[in-house]
Amino acid sequence: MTIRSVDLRSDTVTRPTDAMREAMASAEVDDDILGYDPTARHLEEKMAKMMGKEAALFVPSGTMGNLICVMVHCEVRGSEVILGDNSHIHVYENGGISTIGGVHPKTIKNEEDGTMDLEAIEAAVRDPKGNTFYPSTRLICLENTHANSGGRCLSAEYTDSVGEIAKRHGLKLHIDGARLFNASIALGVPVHRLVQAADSVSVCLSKGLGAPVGTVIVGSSSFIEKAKTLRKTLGGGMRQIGVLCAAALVALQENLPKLQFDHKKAKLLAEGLNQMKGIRINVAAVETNMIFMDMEDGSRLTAEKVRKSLTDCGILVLPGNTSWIRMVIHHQITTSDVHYTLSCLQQAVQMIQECK
Ligand SMILES: Cc1ncc(COP(=O)(O)O)c(C=O)c1O
Ligand SMILES: C[C@@H](O)[C@H](N)C(=O)O
Repeated sequence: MTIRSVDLRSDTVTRPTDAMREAMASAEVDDDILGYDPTARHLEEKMAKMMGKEAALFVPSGTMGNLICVMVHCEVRGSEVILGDNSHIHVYENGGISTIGGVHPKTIKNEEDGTMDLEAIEAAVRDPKGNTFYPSTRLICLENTHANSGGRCLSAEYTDSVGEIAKRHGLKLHIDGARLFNASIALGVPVHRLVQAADSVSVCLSKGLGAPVGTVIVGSSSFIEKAKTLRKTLGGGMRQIGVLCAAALVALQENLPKLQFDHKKAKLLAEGLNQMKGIRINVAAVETNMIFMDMEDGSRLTAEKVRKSLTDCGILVLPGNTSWIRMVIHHQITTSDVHYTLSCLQQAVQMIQECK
């Protein structure tokens, strides 16, 4: 008997749709290192236009997109970047900006909503006169939506305020926009407005949009020229990438309109979890496609026990640590999958709590 499969580990787990596979098979391609792959060019021009920036570049991953952007902005030795202590760049990218980029991180506490306190950001900017001892601040990084805060959205106004701090101090602003489209749909604000203050943005095609591979970075033409060279240096230059970009173009067409339904399903799941004894959840904080559920102290529930029980039902989730679990909705999760997950969770919670 085949168990139903519901993969809530991340929005990076989607499989290419038939339309994506057909587009990949028939993609017009060329060598993107010796010249330009035409399909990649088409995607890059489309993304630059959507983001309101001069140019764009396809890169293999969000991690490489962030690394390239930080390294281009911080090309002078002794550079420092101000970023969140719970940001993806700082937590999940193997310290690449330092180990590969030679850039010093200056972390500021991420607030629950994914922002960083504006005064703390400004206070963290190094005094240019003090550089005998200190690194030189060159860049501020934001993340929208903010993954480790549960997919919370940064407003355009907040981003503009950070942009003003950057301008005041002659700094650049990069946005890790892995899930920028989720923020745009949730806020009802066009992506180009959300990133208006940014000098560079990294946008993942392989998350909620459901493309199998890829990220696009956007910025000024001169910035992207430097980024293209660095992509090659890092081994990210690829040949007939039109095969991948064709899928991304389909993803933009097919799945961008579906993000709103991912958010609705996430809310439905959160509201159902909120009814369960022993589980704590902040339903209001579920703004996009992510749900963080906490096991209440004294509830006998642990993330591992719940994860194991869900796995037995064919439901895959990622424990954050011993006491919370992350679940991420994507376009291949149906409303029926959400109801199935709630029913399995209810049984799991009851069984664990009744277990002597
Ligand atoms: C906020 C954020 N930024 C960047 C990345 C990195 O993307 P990739 O996994 O494609 O390297 C991720 C996760 O995948 C992410 O959640
Ligand atoms: C784990 C992290 O790298 C990935 N971006 C995710 O959110 O699933």
